[in-house]
Amino acid sequence: MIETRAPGKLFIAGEYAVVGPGQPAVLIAVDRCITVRLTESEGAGRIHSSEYGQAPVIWRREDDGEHIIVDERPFDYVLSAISTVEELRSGRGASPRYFDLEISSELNDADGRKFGLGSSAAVTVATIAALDEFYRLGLTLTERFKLAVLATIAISTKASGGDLAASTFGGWIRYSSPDRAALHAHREAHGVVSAMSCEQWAGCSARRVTPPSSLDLLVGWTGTPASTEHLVTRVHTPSERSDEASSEHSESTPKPAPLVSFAAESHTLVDDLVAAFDADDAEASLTTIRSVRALLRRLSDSTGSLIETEALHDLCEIAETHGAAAKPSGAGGGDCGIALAHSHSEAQTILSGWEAAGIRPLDLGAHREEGEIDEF
Ligand SMILES: Nc1ncnc2c1ncn2[C@@H]1O[C@H](COP(=O)(O)OP(=O)(O)OP(=O)(O)O)[C@@H](O)[C@H]1O
Ligand SMILES: C[C@@](O)(CCOP(=O)(O)O)CC(=O)O
Repeated sequence: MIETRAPGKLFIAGEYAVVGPGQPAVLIAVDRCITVRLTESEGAGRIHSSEYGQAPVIWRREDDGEHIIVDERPFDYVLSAISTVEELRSGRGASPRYFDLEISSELNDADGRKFGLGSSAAVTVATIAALDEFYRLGLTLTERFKLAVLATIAISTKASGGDLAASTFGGWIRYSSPDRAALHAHREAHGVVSAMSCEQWAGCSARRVTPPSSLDLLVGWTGTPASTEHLVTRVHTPSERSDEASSEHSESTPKPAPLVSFAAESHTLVDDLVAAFDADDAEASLTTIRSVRALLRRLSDSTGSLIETEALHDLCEIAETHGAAAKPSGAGGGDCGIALAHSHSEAQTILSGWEAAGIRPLDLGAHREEGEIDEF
């Protein structure tokens, strides 16, 4: 049996802007994982996961022995990851085989509600790692990351891939995204093998960063799962938004002005944060996190999308009261918020305050760094 694990992630800065090609973000891989266990099978493959309910998803190959088919199941991240690696395997001339997957997750609570820690990315990355081992492809971390991006954008080209980079490389990273629409078009036209090394990866990068050693990362879960896809669509399609906005703003209330400088401001703040990390400057890091929160609030106001919900607002204000800096993580609208706090004692007070306000502290640290990040 082959067993692989891939961690979840949190956005520290740069969310939403990173959806634009070449735009940067800072993320952390967290020490909670999705585990994939792979065993060889015959005639068909079965995928067991609580995500699919009691019965496994059963997959087969088309008559050509290559293409994957499933009955009555929408094409999802796991199936996309399998199809993408299978295309590479075929391109390298290796023979197809059947296998079963058993998937388990630490990225949901006991009731199965997602924490918003990037389960779609972790399941994609762990599936690709399992197949890499199974077919002995000998992929580098960067090649696995690229496959994960190609698999994910076959489902949605909106996804920045920041979660996939954190899940593949581990630790803390500064990430910038490729042009996924162009990448996906390249794959459609030329196949996966060509897409692994095409020029459409320009603008994509990942490098390790280290936060000041005197800061603790605190994570609070609001208990409300949010739809990233839905929020990103709202925020990035202002024309669709204007109708909805008019129903939320009365005739007499002026509509908020669009935030044209959002991407540039976010880019500057990510650069500031990375510079503060590199200089081991805790105060500058906290100041920048506060500015990122303020920028996300302006984005929220200008699009009418609720990023900082009441629970996330409480989470941030409680942390601020005790001298920490805090913000929603990722798309917001629920899921998690993060705080960077000075010391252990300050952290304990914040965690107690969160609990009293109904916010569940998640006991998370950074997942280990997985190895070298090659050039793209
Ligand atoms: N254990 C799992 N087994 C199989 N597929 C999974 C599993 N966990 C997540 N997925 C896939 O990921 C999808 C959830 O992705 P979604 O983006 O909604 O959540 P997330 O990645 O955890 O959260 P966020 O995007 O807020 O970080 C599921 O619909 C499913 O397709
Ligand atoms: C809004 C966005 O920048 C971050 C989404 O973060 P999360 O999946 O809600 O943690 C989208 C993306 O990067 O794909």
